[in-house]
Amino acid sequence: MKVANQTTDVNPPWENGRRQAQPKKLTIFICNGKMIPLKTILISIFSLYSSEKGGVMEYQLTIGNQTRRLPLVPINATTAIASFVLLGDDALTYQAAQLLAARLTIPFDYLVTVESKGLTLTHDLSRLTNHPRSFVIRKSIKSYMQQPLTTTVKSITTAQAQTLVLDGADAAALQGKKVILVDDVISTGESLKAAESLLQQAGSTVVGRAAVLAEGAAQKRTDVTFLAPLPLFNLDGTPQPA
Ligand SMILES: Nc1ncnc2[nH]cnc12
Repeated sequence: MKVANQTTDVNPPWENGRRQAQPKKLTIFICNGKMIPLKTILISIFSLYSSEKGGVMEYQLTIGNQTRRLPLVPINATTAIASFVLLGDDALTYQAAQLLAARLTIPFDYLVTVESKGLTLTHDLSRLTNHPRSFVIRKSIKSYMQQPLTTTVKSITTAQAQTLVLDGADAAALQGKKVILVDDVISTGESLKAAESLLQQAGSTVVGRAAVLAEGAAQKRTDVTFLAPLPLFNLDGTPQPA
């Protein structure tokens, strides 16, 4: 959202040659070229947080034998996401890994993930599919890395572009290998695309992509193995069409 905050006169101060009531001041935000009054944004955010029961609006998600209520969280002036945090939720992570393991029937050498929310899922999935190790694409260059490969990416939940880094030693180990990319949620697909470009530079072949959830338009992807679709939401809590 390009946020330009400005104050606009709703009524001209003079009409028909006589003084009108004091002009109303209206604070507006400009988002994708559209003017959105601050009042509209505040009402939308208020309605999002004050459901009939007075609680936060939620989306109920079931993965196998695990059910969770995900809070809806606005990410810009028009859209909210159902916040899905796998880290620390070991029961859901293990259940998702079991279900994904059963669906990854294609042979592969290693699983690769981008830190951080897919880390524990990748660990469980790697163990369940009898792989001795997995690889993690990092979000910053570490001092111990040798000749790291880097690229940049912007995701749905981050304001700034992020750096993705594959340690040179890991790149050497991945050369000529078949890999499956793993993440918690595939959304815009930008971080998947950036990870794939790093793996291509490393000389490995991406033979599959796996995630717990495919969000928004990603629900339509046929190249990703996922367990459930996840809608994006309007600020009033209604789901957006995929
Ligand atoms: N719904 C979501 N919850 C948490 N992280 C996300 N990243 C992209 N979509 C997400």
